[in-house]
Order: sequence, then structure tokens, then C-alpha cells
Amino acid sequence: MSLFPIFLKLTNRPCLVVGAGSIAEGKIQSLLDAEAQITVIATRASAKVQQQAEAGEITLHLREFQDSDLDDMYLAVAGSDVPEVNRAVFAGAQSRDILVNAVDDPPYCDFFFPSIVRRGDLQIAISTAGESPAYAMQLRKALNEALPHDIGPWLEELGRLRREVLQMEPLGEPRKQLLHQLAQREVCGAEACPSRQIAKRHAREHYPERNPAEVSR
Ligand SMILES: C[C@@]1(CC(=O)O)C2=NC(=C\c3[nH]c(c(CCC(=O)O)c3CC(=O)O)Cc3[nH]c(c(CC(=O)O)c3CCC(=O)O)/C=C3\N/C(=C\2)[C@@H](CCC(=O)O)[C@]3(C)CC(=O)O)/[C@H]1CCC(=O)O
Ligand SMILES: NC(=O)c1ccc[n+]([C@@H]2O[C@H](COP(=O)([O-])OP(=O)(O)OC[C@H]3O[C@@H](n4cnc5c(N)ncnc54)[C@H](O)[C@@H]3O)[C@@H](O)[C@H]2O)c1
Repeated sequence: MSLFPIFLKLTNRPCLVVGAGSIAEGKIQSLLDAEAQITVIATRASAKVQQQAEAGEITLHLREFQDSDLDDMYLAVAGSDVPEVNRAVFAGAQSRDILVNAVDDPPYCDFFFPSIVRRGDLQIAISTAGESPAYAMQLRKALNEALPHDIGPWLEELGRLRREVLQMEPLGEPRKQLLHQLAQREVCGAEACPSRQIAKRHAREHYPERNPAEVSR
């Protein structure tokens, strides 16, 4: 199977989850992490999902799924324990061109949930195209062990410095080389940060007309 890997923006997008048991819980949490606007339809809900509803993080309707629940949705997850219900969600989503995942039911999925290693804005998503979810999970654990835990804040600082470089230098080979150099270094928020000083010196040397010494001193 040849899957297309993308990182989707879901902020404020209406997403439907059918089911509110232990399996749906994980999908709801992934969608919450992506700041989606989530509606959950379930005949009964776990304590965690009820708490999320009470906290206003999601909208919960305690009733059976009906086809019109899919109206105006962007993405749907069928996570009930009744295959017929999950397949009705799939059929309704297909007829509206809504992306749908029926949990653990590959023929009824437009997309699969990957295993995720996360450090702030860094995300590594692992898929085996359904060949072995167990292997995806083991690889996730191994990568999680191997990656330093403080990459998130470092990446945030690196992103800030990169945006400064983009202001100081136009697109081109020198800028690309500099950004590769900076991506291998410590970065901090201070003006005196050695990486920031390297970036400023580089900009003055390569683009003096854009970065006169007195401006960047
Ligand atoms: C990655 C992860 C994400 C998540 O679920 O969020 C995920 N499954 C995880 C774990 C896991 N799932 C299963 C086991 C038991 C061991 C085993 O079967 O291998 C374990 C391991 C465990 O639990 O220990 C059982 C299982 N899973 C599927 C089937 C149906 C089938 O194969 O036909 C069956 C048999 C059900 C049955 O027998 O009844 C199908 C799918 N599972 C997927 C995702 C999609 C493909 C992902 C990929 O591209 O590889 C896909 C196709 C559809 C989907 O659900 O999106 C998550 C790990 C999260 C983490 O890292 O912690
Ligand atoms: N729990 C596991 O470890 C596990 C592992 C692999 C696969 N699964 C599969 O995942 C599915 C969900 O598992 P679970 O443990 O979350 O089940 P669960 O029993 O905890 O939850 C099922 C949810 O589906 C809802 N539901 C049932 N009929 C509905 C309807 N008509 N409309 C709306 N909601 C409805 C229930 O209200 C409940 O919230 C099952 O098919 C199960 O076989 C579960």
C-alpha cells in the first residue's frame, strides 16, 4: 500500500468522533493536541471524555450516531464497538468527501493513525501501512528513548533565530549553509548567544548592504 504522509492543520476544524470508550479516548486526545474542534457522539462515555466535555474542551452528545452528525465535518473517526455503526460512519463520510478512520478496520479508513514521537514542535510519525502496528509502537519507543528530552525548547529557539536569519539574508546558498550550521548548535534567547552572533556576522559579511554594522551591533 502506498500512503501519502502529510502533517495536517486541524486548528478549529470540526471533527467528529463516534464512540467514547478507551479506544476513542486516544483519538480524541490526538485531535485535541491538534486544536481541532471536536464533537463526540456516543451512547456512553468514559470518565475522561465526560470530564473533557465538562471542561468545554469537546462537545459531547450521549446518543446513537446518526448520518446527519457528519454534516459540515472536516474529518471523522469511527471508534465505536459496533462494526455496523463504524461502517455507517465510513459510508456517510465517503458520500460527503470527509476523511475518515474506522479504528482498527483498514478497509474502512481513508487514513491511518501513526505512532508518534513528540518533542514540542518536532513530531516523528511512524506508519507500517498497517503491516505491523506492533512494530510501529516498538520503533516509537526506541526513538523516544534515543532522542534527547529537551529538543522542544531548543527547536523553538532555533526557529526564532531562523526567522531572524530570513530577515537578514535573501534566499541562496550562503543562507542555506548558515541554517545547516545553526541547526547543529546550541541556541539560547540571549542577544549574546554565540549562534546569534554567528548569524549576524554572516549576514554582515555576505549582505553588508542589507546589514550595515551599526544596525546589527
Ligand atoms: C500506530 C497505532 C496508532 C493508534 O492507534 O493511534 C495504530 N495501532 C496501534 C497499536 C496496535 N494496534 C493493534 C495492536 C496489537 C498488535 C498488532 O496487531 O500488531 C497494537 C499494538 C498494541 O496495542 O500493543 C491492533 C490492530 N491495529 C489495526 C488492526 C486491524 C488490522 O490489522 O486489520 C489491528 C488488529 C485488531 C484485531 O485483531 O482485532 C489497524 C491499524 N492500527 C493502526 C494504528 C493503523 C496502522 C498503523 C500503521 O500504519 O502501521 C491501522 C491500520 C488503522 C488505524 O486504526 O488507524 C497504535 C500504536 C500507538 C503507539 O505508538 O502507542
Ligand atoms: N479496548 C481495546 O484494547 C481494543 C483494542 C483493539 C481494538 N479495539 C476495538 O476498538 C473498538 C472500541 O473499543 P473500546 O474499548 O473503546 O470500546 P468501549 O466499549 O469502551 O466503547 C465503545 C463506545 O462505542 C459507543 N457506541 C456504541 N454504539 C454506538 C452508537 N450506535 N452510536 C454512538 N456510539 C456508540 C459506546 O457508547 C462507547 O462509547 C471496538 O471495536 C474494539 O473491538 C479495542
